[in-house]
Amino acid sequence: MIAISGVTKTFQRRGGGTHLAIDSIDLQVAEGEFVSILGPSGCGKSTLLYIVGGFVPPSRGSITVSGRPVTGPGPDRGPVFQEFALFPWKTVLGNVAYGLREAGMRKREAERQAEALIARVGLKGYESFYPKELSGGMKQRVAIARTLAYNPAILLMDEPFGALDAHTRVRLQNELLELWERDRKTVLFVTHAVDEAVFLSDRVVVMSRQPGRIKAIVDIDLPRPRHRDELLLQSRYQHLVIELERMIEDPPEEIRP
Ligand SMILES: Nc1ncnc2c1ncn2[C@@H]1O[C@H](COP(=O)(O)OP(=O)(O)OP(=O)(O)O)[C@@H](O)[C@H]1O
Repeated sequence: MIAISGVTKTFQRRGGGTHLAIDSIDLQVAEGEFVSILGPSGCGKSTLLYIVGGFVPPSRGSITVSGRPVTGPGPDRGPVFQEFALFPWKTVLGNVAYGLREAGMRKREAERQAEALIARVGLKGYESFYPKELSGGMKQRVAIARTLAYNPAILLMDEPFGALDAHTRVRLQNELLELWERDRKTVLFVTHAVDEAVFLSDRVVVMSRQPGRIKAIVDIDLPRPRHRDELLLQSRYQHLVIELERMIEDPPEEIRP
């Protein structure tokens, strides 16, 4: 469904010079697949996601989604990025219904659909709250509901749970898996947390740092549906976590002996 071929991104440095952020990325993601991109800070994970989203053009290479070249953002790719904050002046209901109204849906129908989505992300009863009245985890759920409202075939998620406390993070991971198991949307999920990548994904793409290149692609051959408590005890899960941790902990290439 997503085909990334030879994608390279070079940024202009302020004050002159260039910075090679990602180099020659080739990756194919099948319909309904959950793929995580894992790597150290600054390796270009977000850049790759923004390029797939059509928000940033690649310097070289190409992306196609369902065979069509990506030339800009589109309703087939739903971003859940931290930078896309909620509208502070709109309620939870208003935030989730916004895209549906923009797409021309009548107010009552947009609100009915938004209410159903709010319930799906576990926020029933919070429809009339404003973002400032919500916790970080609740805001993130609203952001997910807002994106789901477009019904995109692909979800692009950039460390959606990165800023949350450990407990909320685990809860939202479970909720995301439940949603995914029901809808089987294609998900490209950026994270630097190994356990999160293993728990959620079908495959984990490990990136090296500076410039970001694909170092390895690891199949997460753990059965689904996955239950965290059971998974943590499985030796296969532990093995995968250790294997991936070793891969991302490698020293940067330039200081390798
Ligand atoms: N608009 C830009 N202009 C110049 N350099 C940029 C720009 N965006 C990103 N970079 C650089 O590209 C590299 C990759 O950045 P990116 O945000 O994609 O990394 P990341 O792996 O997502 O990092 P993190 O995990 O810390 O969010 C970094 O060195 C960053 O400084």
